[in-house]
Amino acid sequence: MGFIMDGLDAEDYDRTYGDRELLRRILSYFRPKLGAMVLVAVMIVLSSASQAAMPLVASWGLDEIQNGTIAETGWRLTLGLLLAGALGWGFNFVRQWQSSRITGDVVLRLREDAFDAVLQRDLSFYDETPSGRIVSRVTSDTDDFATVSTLTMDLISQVLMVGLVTVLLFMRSVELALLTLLVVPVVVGIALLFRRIARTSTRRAQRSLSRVNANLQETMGGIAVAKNFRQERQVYDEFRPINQQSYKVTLGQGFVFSSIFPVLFLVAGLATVALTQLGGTAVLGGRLSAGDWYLFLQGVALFWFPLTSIAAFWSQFQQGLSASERVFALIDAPPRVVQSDARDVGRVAGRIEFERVTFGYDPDAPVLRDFDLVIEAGETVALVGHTGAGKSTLSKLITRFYEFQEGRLLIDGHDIRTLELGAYRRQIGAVPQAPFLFSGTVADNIRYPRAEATDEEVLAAATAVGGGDWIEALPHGLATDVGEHGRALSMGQRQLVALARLLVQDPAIVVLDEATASVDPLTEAQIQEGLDVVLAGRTSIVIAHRLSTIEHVDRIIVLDHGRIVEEGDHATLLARGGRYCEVYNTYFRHQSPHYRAGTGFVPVAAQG
Ligand SMILES: Nc1ncnc2c1ncn2[C@@H]1O[C@H](COP(=O)(O)OP(=O)(O)OP(=O)(O)O)[C@@H](O)[C@H]1O
Repeated sequence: MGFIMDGLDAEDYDRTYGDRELLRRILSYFRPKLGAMVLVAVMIVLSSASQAAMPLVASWGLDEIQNGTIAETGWRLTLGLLLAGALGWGFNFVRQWQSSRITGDVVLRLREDAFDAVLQRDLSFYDETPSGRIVSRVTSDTDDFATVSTLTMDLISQVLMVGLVTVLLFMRSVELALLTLLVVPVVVGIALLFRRIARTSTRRAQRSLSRVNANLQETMGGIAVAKNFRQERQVYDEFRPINQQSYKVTLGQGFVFSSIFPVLFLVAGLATVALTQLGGTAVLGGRLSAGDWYLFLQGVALFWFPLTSIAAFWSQFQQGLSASERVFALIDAPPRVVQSDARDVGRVAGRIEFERVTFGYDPDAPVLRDFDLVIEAGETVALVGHTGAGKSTLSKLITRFYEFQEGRLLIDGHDIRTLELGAYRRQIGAVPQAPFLFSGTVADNIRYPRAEATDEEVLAAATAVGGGDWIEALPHGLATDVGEHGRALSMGQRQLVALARLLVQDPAIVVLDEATASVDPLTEAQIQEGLDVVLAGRTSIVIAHRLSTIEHVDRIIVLDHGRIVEEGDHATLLARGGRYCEVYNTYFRHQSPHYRAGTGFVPVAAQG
């Protein structure tokens, strides 16, 4: 999971939280689990005590053997061991089970909050943030956060364990206890050294794996192009060294990880040798009982396991904290589109007025400057212009996906910033160039904007578009499965579904980005008929790519570098011989049924 984070550059909305603020946020997720957490704490104390009791009972047994009284107390010894073992197991089970539940519940809530935040973000957020990074925040970062809580509970129990054992050892023999404590700095030193090496090798492994992933993702994304140009061999040759590098780095990581425990065993072994020697001599000299001696030998083992994990714990703890910081930054990212009021103006008529609007994706580089435009209610307007002229930008402002910097945008005379956004957006039907269909049937997709639409309504909408002939061409009619992203349908069919979907929505304003992909003449005619039905009686802004559209709209607006350079209807503008004619010659001329290559140019008058 961590590999997604390594090399992850900070996003615009990332922020650094103060320790107290971060802790407050984290605790706010744990607060509802207070009861369960108290239970876990009690279980931790009890299970640590019963674990520490095991060697204690055993050492007492040894003393009994030494004293020759084992025959009388043997059954108590067995019972004591059994009881300590059973209780330890029981306490541990409750602890693990409860902590898994707490962690699971916290991650569930955190993920829900993160996903909710993702859905609330403006469209600009998605333009600026690669989707993979958003996904990693909602999935792997919340997981890392969970790891912190699990580790914290482990840490507490281990610290308790070490504390209990230390007290026991000192009660038996101060001299040997001090000797046992000598192991501590050695084990901690090795663990810290290991942590550093492990972190470097893990990071390398994660990065190499992310290279493999990136390469695979790109290959899959462009597989059609690669196959078209028969580049499979080259793609494979590019993949091999990347994969081999990952193999080598992962092997190195495996080596580092498998060497730590033998080294720690060696230290523990040496400590045991020293204790055996010194303790054995003490037992023989009568200064120490055999039971105490045994307890010390056990003490070493009980000591160094928790110590190693405590030392290794910190890097994961830090990782988890920064993961939680990233998740909170996602949740707290301030919205760009801000409404000053939430007026519900009912169904709008659809008059749109841009009043000296200035807007830039980057405020320092405006795309529109002091832009004025009025679109009357019910009017159909076509936006034309060269690529990058600002056509899509206008539609993004009308749909209120982006916040403009200056001026006013009025809908039926109301400032767009004062409208109740949900109610307003429901009245806008936006159709992108390549309509997106969700997995499911054609009917499901038509019903998408209004789940309660009846089968009859869905059928009526589908039939109204292009006379409904296209439904018969589908293998199972409206019940046809559209496949992932609508891949089982042709481009033309997807557009027809999108138009029928619009009819079910019944918006007051339609913002349509016409598809540039050419379809067969029959589908083209069906789409044109469908458009006539869908746009009738609504304010429509069409980013036009088809000749039949610009011939029929009420008004054509020619945009150039964010400015209106000409407007009027098709015939008037053609006759004028201005900027529209340039655009016409470039994009529309060849769509005429009478077109022959190199013909059909409209004369353009010299520009002043
Ligand atoms: N998300 C974005 N972030 C930054 N700049 C953008 C973004 N979208 C568009 N632009 C820039 O804004 C300007 C206008 O783009 P816009 O998409 O409105 O043009 P367009 O007329 O719709 O072009 P096309 O016909 O190619 O879609 C261009 O210079 C473009 O590079």
